[in-house]
Parts: sequence; C-alpha cells; structure tokens
Amino acid sequence: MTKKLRIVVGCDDAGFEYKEALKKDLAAHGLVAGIVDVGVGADGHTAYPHIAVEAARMVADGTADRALLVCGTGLGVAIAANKVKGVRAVTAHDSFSVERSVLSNNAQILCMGQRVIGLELARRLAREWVGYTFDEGSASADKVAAICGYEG
Ligand SMILES: O=C(CO)[C@H](O)COP(=O)(O)O
Repeated sequence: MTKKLRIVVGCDDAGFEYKEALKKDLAAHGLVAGIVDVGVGADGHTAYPHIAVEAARMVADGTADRALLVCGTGLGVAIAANKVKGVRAVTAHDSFSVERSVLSNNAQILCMGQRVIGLELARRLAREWVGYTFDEGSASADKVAAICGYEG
C-alpha cells in the first residue's frame, strides 16, 4: 500500500480557486496523512515566490513530504521552489509527465497553472500524483543523484 503523504499546498491569487479545490479533494478522499496550507487565503495577495519558497522549505526540512503549488501558469512557483536546496519542483499538466515527475525525477513538488488547465484535469492529476512513489532501487535513482550532485 502507498504511504500516505504529508502535503503542503500553496498558491498566489491567480491559483487560489484550484488550490482550494485540490486541497478539499485530497482531504475528502483520505489520500494524504495531513495537509498544511501556506496560503494565500481568499483575500491574500502574497506574491508567488514567497509562498513557493515557504512550501519548498517545508519539503526540504522534512516537515512535509510533498508540495502542490498553483499559480497562473505553474511556472513561477516551480522556478521559485527550485531555489531551495534539495527540492525538485516541476510544472506538469498531463498525466504522463505527472507520473514521470515522481518515478523518473523523484520530484517532491508538483506545480500547476490555473490559467492553463481545466479544473477537472487538475483534480485528476493531483489524485494520480499522490499515488506514485519513487523507487530508490530503480534505474532513475542514479540520475536523480546526479542532479543532486550539481547542487551547490
Ligand atoms: O503565473 C504566475 C507566475 O508564473 C503568476 O500567477 C502570475 O504572475 P504575473 O504574470 O507576473 O502576474
């Protein structure tokens, strides 16, 4: 059985609606061990880099296993999250990429764009995402280690 994950969710004002919907889904389906929301709230306007880095730090320090981040495109939050050492954040809007982000890249952070994909697809991808577990014994493990080797 797949280990239940501690998830942190975050967004900027362009991703608020999806962040709320995805958080609700993950909680309702009992898919995760716990969810921490680092904002923004309904009236929040914190810029995406701050939210993304806060979430990424929680992943890097082990407070959370994964993060799900939403902005307008899913790009800015990924760029910001990847500034945190030890974090692998990807933007993915299709099922195959979401799968490979975990199984090939051991990415801990999935980023999506509310202005890019439909809500139902985002919900499906988030559900699929929590079901994947990286295999440390797989052929991909050495490649992920190589990525880590390039970190300062
Ligand atoms: O999509 C975003 C960043 O990648 C963000 O939601 C909007 O950023 P902006 O176009 O700079 O306002």
